[in-house]
Amino acid sequence: MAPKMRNQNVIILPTEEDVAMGLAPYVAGLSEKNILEKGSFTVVLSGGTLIQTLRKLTQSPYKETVNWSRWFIFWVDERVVPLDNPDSNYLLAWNGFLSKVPIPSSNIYPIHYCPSSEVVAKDYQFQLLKLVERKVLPLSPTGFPQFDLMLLGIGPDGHVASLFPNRPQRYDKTDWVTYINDSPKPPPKRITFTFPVINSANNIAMVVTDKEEADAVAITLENIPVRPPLPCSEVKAQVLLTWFLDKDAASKLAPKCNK
Ligand SMILES: O=C1O[C@H](COP(=O)(O)O)[C@@H](O)[C@H](O)[C@H]1O
Repeated sequence: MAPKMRNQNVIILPTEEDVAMGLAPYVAGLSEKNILEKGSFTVVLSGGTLIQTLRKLTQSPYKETVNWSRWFIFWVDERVVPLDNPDSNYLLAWNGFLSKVPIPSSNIYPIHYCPSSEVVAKDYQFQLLKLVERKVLPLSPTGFPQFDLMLLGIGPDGHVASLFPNRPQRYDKTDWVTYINDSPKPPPKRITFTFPVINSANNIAMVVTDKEEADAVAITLENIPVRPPLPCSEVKAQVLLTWFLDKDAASKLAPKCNK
């Protein structure tokens, strides 16, 4: 079993339903804490299976008790397609989560679609910059926007957001938001937060509930060296990175870890 990393917690639950049940109080707790401390809660969503696993938050008691009016929503990555396209991470989140809770629409920040991924990435970075100027988003000591919570998933190849193992975007240390036109996973055109932004977040939940990701989970949590390292193994949080795994996702971990 890998040595326990500072700032990292691994929670293994029997089923995806249990992960959904565990994720809701975790998110609700951070919401309450951040709103009490500073009056807002900035949340970054990804696409994929995560959205379905957030379903408990849209039900009682969370639907009524969370102060949704203080939430601000962003996307860690987005496919460069119109927002009503079935591939859109915004549409996925809208249908599965956002349409079911009363977050003010003015607090939801999807991409502004146009066919050029470069333009979309620059525009999204500009949207973030405006929010930094309005003090909705603080800057980290290294000059990157700092979110309260990122809710991330991973792919079987270890990608996180749209940062893929054999693509240069994962090494971008300068931009806040970058773009890719040849994503190995369709659709090919996407924008994505860079690692300096992801790793500036205070809290990150890595939510993994599929057998297909078990190898990537084991490589990351057991510190198994691979070249190049999997992007998901480079995620770090300023306060706490919490892995929420079901038994399938944890199935390749060494027995001590895979309880
Ligand atoms: O393409 C993407 O994939 C990842 C992982 O998705 P999952 O279906 O394996 O959970 C997702 O986190 C990312 O936002 C999305 O654009």
